[in-house]
Amino acid sequence: MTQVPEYELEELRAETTFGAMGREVDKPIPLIDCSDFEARRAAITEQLWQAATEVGFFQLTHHGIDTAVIREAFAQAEAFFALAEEEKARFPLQKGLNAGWEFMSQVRPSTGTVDQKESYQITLPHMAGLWPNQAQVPEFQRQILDFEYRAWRLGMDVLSCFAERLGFPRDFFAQAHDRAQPDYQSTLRLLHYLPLPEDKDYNDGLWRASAHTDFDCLTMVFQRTGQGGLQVSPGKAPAGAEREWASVIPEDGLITCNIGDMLTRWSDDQLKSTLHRVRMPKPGEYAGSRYSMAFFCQANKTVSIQGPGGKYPPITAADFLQQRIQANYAAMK
Ligand SMILES: O=C(O)CCC(=O)C(=O)O
Ligand SMILES: [Fe+2]
Repeated sequence: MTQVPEYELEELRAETTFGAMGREVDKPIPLIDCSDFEARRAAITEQLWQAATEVGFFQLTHHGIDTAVIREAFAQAEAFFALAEEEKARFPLQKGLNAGWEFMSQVRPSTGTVDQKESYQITLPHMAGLWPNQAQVPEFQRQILDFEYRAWRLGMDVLSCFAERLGFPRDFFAQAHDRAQPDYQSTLRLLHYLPLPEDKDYNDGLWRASAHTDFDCLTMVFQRTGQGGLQVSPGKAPAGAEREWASVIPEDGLITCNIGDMLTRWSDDQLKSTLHRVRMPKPGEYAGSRYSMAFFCQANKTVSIQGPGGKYPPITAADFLQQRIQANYAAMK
């Protein structure tokens, strides 16, 4: 694979200016009801399109993934992160493959500080030797694989609406994210933001996840009621102006979705990849562990990305992501 210099893409250069605290505002993000998906496809497509072209973030309700299933996956994630450090260290993150466990290793260009978190990533073709066994975390592999499939299925339904609106066949993105191929690179990431002693102000340059855009097509974030911190900042701020940040209300049954850079490019910039972050708790707020799960729909490596209007030259998904990953992981443990 060709090596590209860090920060080559324009949006990466811009990202280095977004790390400041900014101003917190109250602004709800669009809520989209997905019940009777096939029967209501046209109406849902319109709502998705509007949310994705204007805000870049939206929450799904009645999306078909049972709250009980989501809670079971969270329980598995908690059990995994509760393993001793030496045990988790047997499943080290495979750099560039988004598979395995990392602890406090992700440095984002926006702040240059390490995200206060650990994560475990599942990318199907690269999991050999990276699953905890039945004795370590009973039923982990079975349940997490099942969850990965359900998240993929729903992600492909959402993307099918964008495909049709862009003038592609309905299954265009499902083909581009084919789970059966060896170059599949969609990723389920289990996240654990570390607990903090209460009543201390941590907002002095540290972040649970500092400001970034995602580099995939579509991200679906599962959050737990009461475990907040995710904030979004839609739109472009004039150079030097303070950015506005709106908090996303976490709820077990809602799935928070956002467009990533890959779909922005694939849509000739019509769909917006929006800046977001996870801030530290403020004094008096819940400061215990925060768990979340994110499913990143990333087109298979060999797929060529080009928008319907041909605004940009084609680039393979592998080359596109390579540039992003190099800029986001400074040093691996
Ligand atoms: O944990 C969250 O709520 C968001 C995580 C996130 O933005 C990411 O991993 O890209
Ligand atoms: Fe993100």
